[in-house]
This record gives sequence, structure tokens and C-alpha cells, in this order.
Amino acid sequence: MLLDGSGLGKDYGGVRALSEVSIRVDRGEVLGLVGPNGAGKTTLVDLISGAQRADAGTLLLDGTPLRGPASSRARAGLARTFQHPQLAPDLSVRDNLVLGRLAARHGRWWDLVRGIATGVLHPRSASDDAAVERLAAELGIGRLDRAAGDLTLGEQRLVEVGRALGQEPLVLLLDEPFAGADAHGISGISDAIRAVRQRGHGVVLVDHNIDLVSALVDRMMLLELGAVAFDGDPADCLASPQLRRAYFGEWAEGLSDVS
Ligand SMILES: Nc1ncnc2c1ncn2[C@@H]1O[C@H](COP(=O)(O)OP(=O)(O)OP(=O)(O)O)[C@@H](O)[C@H]1O
Repeated sequence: MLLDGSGLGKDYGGVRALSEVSIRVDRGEVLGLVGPNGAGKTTLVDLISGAQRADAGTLLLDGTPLRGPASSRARAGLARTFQHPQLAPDLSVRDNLVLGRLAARHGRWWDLVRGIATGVLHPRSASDDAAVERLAAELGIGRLDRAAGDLTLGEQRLVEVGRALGQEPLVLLLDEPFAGADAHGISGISDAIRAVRQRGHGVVLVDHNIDLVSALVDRMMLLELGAVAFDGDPADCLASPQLRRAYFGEWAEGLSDVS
């Protein structure tokens, strides 16, 4: 098992965002994580990536306990994208992509951003540059000298996926990568997900586009009110009463077809 989380819990003040959640991702597996607004999807991604501290539970990455801040988890082999893309807006697309490569080796992310932006640090190698060119070509990202802040939302998402892929992660966590992306972005990101699976690594894909998710993933996990309501085959999840209840309420649970 590549990623193995059990008994994960998180309270925000009085709000119970997650309770007793288990999540497993095998080698070469793409897990779709779905659920209505507020179900706890981003919180789960935050607990895994180290952006938030879990109140309960354990996490293993490739059999090793996953602890500490996001930077050490990145070096351990986790990469993520954000619901609201977090690129360095003043840096070029190329430098943002290079940052992914550097994050896998160095801990001090924002120091690196500042160092590159001010021209004080030049921590990249020729092999980083070559890897970035390859990644950009694979994802269909052009004009690498544009400032990241000038990109459309869809382009930012594509670059963020590229930055995460540059880390060559064991597990890639994608939080709503398709939101705001155009057809070109959707196809680039979908191809990237398939390529990660092909390499035997794992992906957790969070998105509200359930049809798109179910077509891309090997397994689907449904969160409802911070708990796992379904975990299994994507087609079974789509047809499940749990999915209808989570999105439409209890009245829909017994309906056989809501499309
Ligand atoms: N920083 C926070 N402080 C307080 N409550 C929070 C915080 N972050 C999330 N929550 C609450 O925790 C619950 C789970 O939120 P979360 O963002 O993880 O859900 P989600 O499934 O990702 O939703 P969405 O699809 O809208 O992004 C919600 O009730 C939310 O309001």
C-alpha cells in the first residue's frame, strides 16, 4: 500500500470536519474523492499533505509514518495542488515549474521563491531545466516566460499540476484540478493522471465533476459530513443510494435514477 491513513479526525473549533476516516491508495491506483460541499474533501487532502494537523489517526507513505510539516512530506514523496492555485505570481511559468523539482530536495519553499524572485538564489541545475521543458511539452504548457500571475485560472491549474509532477511524487493529491479548466487543460491533466498511474505511483483526485472523476479513477470514495459513506468501484458508487443521499438528501436515497 502506497498511502495508508486510518482513523483520521479533524475538528475546527466546534465543527467536526472529519471523523474516523480511512483512506488507502495502492501502487498504480487513482482514487476519486467526491462528496458535496463541506463533506471534508479538502480537509482530508490537508491532513495528508501536512497543511493541517490531524487531531486523530495515523498516516503511512510507502510503509513509513508520514509526519511533520508539508515541506518534509513533500521530500518524502507527496505532492499536491490546491483548490485555489498557489503559484508564485511574480515568477515565470518556467520558474514555478522548477520550484516543484526543488521542493523535492529542499525544505524552505518560500525562501526558495524569494531567492529566485530576487535573483539571489540560482538553485536549479541543467537537468531541472530539461525536466521542466519535458513536463511543459507533456502537459501542453506553452510560453514559459509569462508571469504566472497573468495566466487564466485553467492555465494556473495546469502549471500547478506540472509543478506537483516535477516533484516526481509517490502520491499526487489533486484538489479540484478541473475547476475552471478548458478542454485543453482537462485533457492535459487527464493524460498526466494516466501517466502517474502508469509509473506505478498513486493519485487522489478530488473534483465535483463526478462523471469526469468516475471515468478516470480505479476506485471512488464518497465523503458525507466528514465520514466515508462509500468506498469501492466507481460505477457502483455512481449507482449507489449513498451518493444520491449525499447530494440530494434522504428523499433521493430510494430513487433508482436521478440523472
Ligand atoms: N479553516 C477552517 N475553519 C473552520 N471550519 C472549517 C475550516 N476549513 C473547513 N472547515 C469546515 O469543515 C468542513 C469541511 O470542509 P472542507 O473544505 O474540507 O469540505 P470540502 O468537501 O472540501 O468542501 P468543498 O467541496 O466546498 O471544497 C466544512 O463544514 C467547513 O465549513
